[in-house]
Amino acid sequence: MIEIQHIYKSFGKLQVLKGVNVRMEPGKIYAFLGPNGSGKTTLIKSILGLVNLDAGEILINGQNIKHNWQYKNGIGYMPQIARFPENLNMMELIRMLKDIRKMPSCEEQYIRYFELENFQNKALKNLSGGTRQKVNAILTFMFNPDILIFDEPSAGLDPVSHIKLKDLILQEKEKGKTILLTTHMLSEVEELADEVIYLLDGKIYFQGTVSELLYSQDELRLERAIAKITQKKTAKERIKV
Ligand SMILES: Nc1ncnc2c1ncn2[C@@H]1O[C@H](COP(=O)(O)OP(=O)(O)OP(=O)(O)O)[C@@H](O)[C@H]1O
Repeated sequence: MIEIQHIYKSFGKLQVLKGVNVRMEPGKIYAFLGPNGSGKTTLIKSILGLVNLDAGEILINGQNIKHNWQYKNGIGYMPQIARFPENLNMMELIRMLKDIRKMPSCEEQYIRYFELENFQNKALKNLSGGTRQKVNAILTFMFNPDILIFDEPSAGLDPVSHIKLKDLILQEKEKGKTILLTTHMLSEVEELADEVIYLLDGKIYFQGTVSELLYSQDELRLERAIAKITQKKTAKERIKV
């Protein structure tokens, strides 16, 4: 269970999160949507303890994450862009993480699943973008975390690998994991999300199922519903000017 309680974050004069309040339960997939720069990654990084909040609290399984680094062992994070120690190969990187975490891991099943057996000894800097993304996925799943967070997970993946990743995410949900993702791919949202959380102007504009979102905007297609919300905001800004 993740509870985000009234969090605020500014970068200089830019107020990015302005009192975000949300609760996420195990066994569900939450898709964070919102225009570019609406604060999705900042919110995710706050949960990961990578952002110093100005106000508010985040609790994981009832525990405040502040001054508590151990909770991070229960989170698997797949960032938008994988940054690796470039001179290592995949197995050296995996060994390094296992040495640091000292936790049971099941990387072999994911190496087979993403068909990366032949890439094990190749330097990470020489892998293609999509292959690096698959390595990223292995690192996310291999310690069997209770919480999984994906920031634009489909970036660079070919269609077969993308389907494989979505299937894995759904399997993890069935195991009772709490899953968060940000994406601009609305097909991914329709396929995966139990709940949509739409961020706008630093606040949660909408939280509910895809059907509820469609109903709230009186639209049949998610793309059109999202466009309607964004256009309403732009129209309001024009009126202010
Ligand atoms: N470390 C930082 N320093 C200064 N500004 C930052 C920092 N991190 C994020 N921002 C700014 O905060 C705002 C929100 O950024 P964020 O990456 O959270 O948006 P996002 O919703 O994930 O966007 P996108 O859909 O483009 O990925 C942006 O204007 C961004 O430039």
